[in-house]
Amino acid sequence: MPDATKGAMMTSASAEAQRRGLMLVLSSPSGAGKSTIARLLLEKEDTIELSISVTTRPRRSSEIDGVHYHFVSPERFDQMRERGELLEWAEVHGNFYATPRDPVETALKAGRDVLFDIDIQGTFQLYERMREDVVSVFILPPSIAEMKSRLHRRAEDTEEVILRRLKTAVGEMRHWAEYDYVVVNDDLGRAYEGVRAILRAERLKQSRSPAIGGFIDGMLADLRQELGEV
Ligand SMILES: Nc1nc2c(ncn2[C@@H]2O[C@H](COP(=O)(O)OP(=O)(O)O)[C@@H](O)[C@H]2O)c(=O)[nH]1
Ligand SMILES: Nc1ncnc2c1ncn2[C@@H]1O[C@H](COP(=O)(O)OP(=O)(O)O)[C@@H](O)[C@H]1O
Repeated sequence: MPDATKGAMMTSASAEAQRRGLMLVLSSPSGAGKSTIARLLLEKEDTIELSISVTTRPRRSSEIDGVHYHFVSPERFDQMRERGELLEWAEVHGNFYATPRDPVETALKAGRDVLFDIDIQGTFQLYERMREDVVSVFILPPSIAEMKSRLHRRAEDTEEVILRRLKTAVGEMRHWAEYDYVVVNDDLGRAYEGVRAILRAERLKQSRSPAIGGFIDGMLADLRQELGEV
């Protein structure tokens, strides 16, 4: 390998090591497929980890405590909020949800990306506190009829709960333009590839890779040497 190439590759590796992680926020009206896309990303991308929220909602039979959520009592939730342990919190469909602060800050500092499956209220709180770190994606269903049928097919909720989720969707969808990106989840594979492309492009953004300047300076020095200018 020529020395110049080797130098550039080493600088590139150290640029990656110094980069701060980003916060990838996925939001959607219930039933659009956000959790499915999030699951695929976590399976296939090894440099992203899930922010595991705390919630006062009862655990569904398919969920594991500490994996899908940390299920806590309302008293414990209040205590965490009062102690400043939560990065954001919101009441959604009658239950409380929040993002614990410590794991997120640790991951970002170590250069790991963090995936958030949070609602619109939480997204806006993260905008206020950490806008530079956040990349937000709003997932939409191809139609309301399909969204409704997905909620029925998922068979996790009663008719009453489904109706409440559809009502919440009206308020949420009005804010679509405040997200950085919108992805329509018609074909699952295509929607997943769309979100993955956003993640990759955002990782390469100059503003998120502070060491990129050093990397390019190194290449310019090698190039000058190659051309006999030094
Ligand atoms: N603000 C906020 N919203 C959350 C958090 N965790 C989950 N949510 C949102 O709460 C809503 C209900 O979540 P859930 O009860 O798991 O039902 P889902 O509709 O099947 O995802 C979804 O819109 C989630 O994105 C959190 O930590 N903060
Ligand atoms: N592109 C898609 N085509 C068909 N069904 C889908 C698609 N994406 C998700 N689903 C299904 O729709 C249901 C709702 O998806 P889910 O990811 O739980 O939604 P959300 O997290 O947005 O509430 C699930 O049963 C899921 O398997």
